[in-house]
Amino acid sequence: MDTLKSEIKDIIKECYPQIKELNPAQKAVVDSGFVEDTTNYIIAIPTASGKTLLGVMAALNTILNGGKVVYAVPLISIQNEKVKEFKKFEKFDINVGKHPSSSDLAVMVFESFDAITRFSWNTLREIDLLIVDEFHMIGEYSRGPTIECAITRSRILNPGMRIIALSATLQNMPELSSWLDAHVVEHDYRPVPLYKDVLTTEEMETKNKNDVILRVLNTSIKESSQILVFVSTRRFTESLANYIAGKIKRKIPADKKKAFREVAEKILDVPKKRGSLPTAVCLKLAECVESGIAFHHAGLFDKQKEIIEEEFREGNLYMITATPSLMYGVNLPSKNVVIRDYTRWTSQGPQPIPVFDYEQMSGRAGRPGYDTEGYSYLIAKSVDEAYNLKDHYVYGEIETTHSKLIENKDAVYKQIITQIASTLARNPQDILEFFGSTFYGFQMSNNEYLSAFSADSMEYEINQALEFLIQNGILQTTPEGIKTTEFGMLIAKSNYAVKTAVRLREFAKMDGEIDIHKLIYEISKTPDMPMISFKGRKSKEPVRERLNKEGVFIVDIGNSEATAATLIEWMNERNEYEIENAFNVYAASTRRSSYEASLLVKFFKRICEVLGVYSGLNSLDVLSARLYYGVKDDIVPMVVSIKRLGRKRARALVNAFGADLKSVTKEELVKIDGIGPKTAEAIMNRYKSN
Ligand SMILES: Nc1ncnc2c1ncn2[C@@H]1O[C@H](COP(=O)(O)OP(=O)(O)OP(=O)(O)O)[C@@H](O)[C@H]1O
Repeated sequence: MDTLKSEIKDIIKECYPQIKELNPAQKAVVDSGFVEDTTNYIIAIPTASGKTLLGVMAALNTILNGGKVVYAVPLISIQNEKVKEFKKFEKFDINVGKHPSSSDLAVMVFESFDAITRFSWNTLREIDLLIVDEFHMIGEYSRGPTIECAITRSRILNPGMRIIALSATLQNMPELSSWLDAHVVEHDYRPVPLYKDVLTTEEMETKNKNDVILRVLNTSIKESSQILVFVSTRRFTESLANYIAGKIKRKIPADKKKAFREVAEKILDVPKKRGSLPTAVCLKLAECVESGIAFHHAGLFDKQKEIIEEEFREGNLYMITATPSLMYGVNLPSKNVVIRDYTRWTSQGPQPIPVFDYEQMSGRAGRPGYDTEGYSYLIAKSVDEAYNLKDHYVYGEIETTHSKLIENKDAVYKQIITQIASTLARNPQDILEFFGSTFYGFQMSNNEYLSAFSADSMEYEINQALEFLIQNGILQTTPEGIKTTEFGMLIAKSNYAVKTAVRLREFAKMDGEIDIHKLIYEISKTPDMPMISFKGRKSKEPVRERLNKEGVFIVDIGNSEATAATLIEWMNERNEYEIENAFNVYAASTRRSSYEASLLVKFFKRICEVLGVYSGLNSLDVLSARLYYGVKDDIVPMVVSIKRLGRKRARALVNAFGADLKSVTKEELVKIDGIGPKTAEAIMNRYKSN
């Protein structure tokens, strides 16, 4: 750290007291002169080897020179984690926040930074340094095109802005660094050495993979370490956790049993606090946790996922079984990592996971500051399979990082709309130029096999997309060139997929009054709707019957239909427990789905207005509120006008006094369960003002 400016050293010493000296990877990067340099850099060092600190050094250097910094991350969970970590800089008069207009150091998710490159050019031009965390996600299908095009646009609009990319090691780093005009500093240092191996059921004299996991668990329990197991589906996380818990539950020492029971109680407290009985998934999770085993997937309450992560970090759980989604965004290392399933289901059937994903999951092994080494295991059923897995994964090369911009049709549409809406493009040639300066364009033109016809194939894709966008009333040709329609501008300013907007526009154009249940079903079929999914192989008839009752007749019942039925039940004041039992679905994420649905109803209303469809629009405001609060029509005014009253207490009030509380006294109000003096006061004020 000696070569750093004294102010930077002081800030790091004060804000990161646990960091006594730089590790070899950090030294290599700092010795390259990267902090004071003004050129672009890609820093590629393994997970948990201290990339953030390097980003911080460059950020502090820029800020101390009077500059402004954006730190871009892929997920809101990482954004919150980094804001909390960087808030400590405020004691040195450094403003830390989530937007560059009010911060010296703004931590933003990729989508928010992208929005600045689309419409807030003055703000964009004030930014001196952009740090892109998890840069390797540029090869990801969903988030990759967003950050790729945001970087491309920002380099056009603010060429003086420095870019530092913090990345995992990538196979085609030279290609990425030439596109970014960046220096590359790579290092393979890991704070905890990682040993990767393949275990076989034969060798371990066990019948199946789960018994191999049990063996690894028993060893980790003996040495007081932990184990993280990645499987391919939610159902597998539950069945494996159940199996292992059943095997060890009679061997839990008393002190651990007590600790596990406390965690189980916290898990069960979550639905209770939300006015719902624990769902079957909650009960199953609590039962497994009583044996120190937790499963972790998107179908749990968010708070339950946080509890599992925190308690695992505290050492109050032996093992977590998780889907790979845990890989991104949650910093949860463990001495032992087992990747039980190395195939995942795709539309072309089961496919082996990329070596890159294997590396990301393996990289979780070894907790810095606790473990002296980390172990990652694959499991094979035979010596042959073990040999192939070692060859492909343990000693294999990670894949080349390819831009997914053209593969992701919606990204092509969104980027064309953005370029036109932001007046950066007026015709197909301008759009072609923009795509040519993306990483996709760079890869095509620099590929000896593709470059010959790369321009033609890109031109073909862009013309196809333009045709689709004009046909769907999103773009229009005018004498001054191509422009967005009002509908197109609506899409440009939203983060919704084009397919979502087009589907809702088609629905808005249908004749007759808006049928709110049919609208909920349309919304449930859009790519922006967080799905409620069926549990395992259970009957789907209750969902069909529920939709039929509202005049929605469907042949094939899948997760879209389960989502629609769940939303309808939710806005009829059912809770997660009732919904899960009625429809055999993972209902814990109902609140998130209904919140997104309430926003999509508002988006649909704006589409209607833009299309000049005005009949029945005020019913949409009521529908949006019903989805947001989970209430029937009659108590919408009450829950909307009294902050934090919530549906349970509102319903209790209406059941006791009817919808009009004007004449109800405070003494009467406080008799209702959950109504305290402050809430009674708020209710009185609300009705007095009428
Ligand atoms: N030189 C160091 N000495 C001790 N601890 C360090 C050092 N550098 C970073 N750390 C700590 O190690 C932990 C991991 O660091 P950090 O999150 O920056 O790793 P990372 O490479 O960003 O991980 P990821 O790839 O998961 O984002 C943090 O708690 C950080 O404070």
